[in-house]
Amino acid sequence: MPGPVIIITGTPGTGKSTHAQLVANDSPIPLKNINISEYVKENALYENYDEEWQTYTVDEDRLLDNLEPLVAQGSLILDWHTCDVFPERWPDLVVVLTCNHTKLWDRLEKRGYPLKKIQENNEAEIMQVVLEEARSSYPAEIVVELESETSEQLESNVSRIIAWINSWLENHKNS
Ligand SMILES: Nc1ncnc2c1ncn2[C@@H]1O[C@H](COP(=O)(O)OP(=O)(O)O)[C@@H](O)[C@H]1O
Repeated sequence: MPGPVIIITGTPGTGKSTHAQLVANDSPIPLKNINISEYVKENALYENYDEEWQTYTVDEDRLLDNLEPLVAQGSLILDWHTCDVFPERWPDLVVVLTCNHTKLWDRLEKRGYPLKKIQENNEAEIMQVVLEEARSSYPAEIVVELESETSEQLESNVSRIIAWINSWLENHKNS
């Protein structure tokens, strides 16, 4: 039986990749962990590279076509800073990570982002852009907001997601 499809989303720097890796490591079943930014680069699923913003313009149609067979197989984590491009039928759980914007600023500065990119992400986090996106794209019962500011929160978030996976498997064991 295929396992669930989990989207982990949030503004860049909120901790998606860190969470996704730990969830994949601790999961009771093997989960394929796809960092969409890396996947886009590796498979050249972009239209161009924007020098000014230091970001790829993703070819969303090709991205979705590429992901569709993987999603059909299930047992998947999709890690990306946006989520509303993914069809409503895809995820079983959408985790939105959030972080205090001052802390986020420090994380993005350490990452060497250009100032305007830090500012843009900082404002997006304050305005809860990704959270709103998730809430308007998926049923409320599958969207969960988790704060990701401390290592204790990281640990408890991962435990919660693992508990959710166990419960999902229990509920789907005959399907
Ligand atoms: N809950 C947390 N507590 C402490 N540090 C964190 C937490 N979540 C992420 N970090 C740190 O913040 C940085 C960005 O995390 P990362 O997982 O790369 O974010 P994203 O994938 O969302 O861009 C990393 O240095 C990571 O170790």
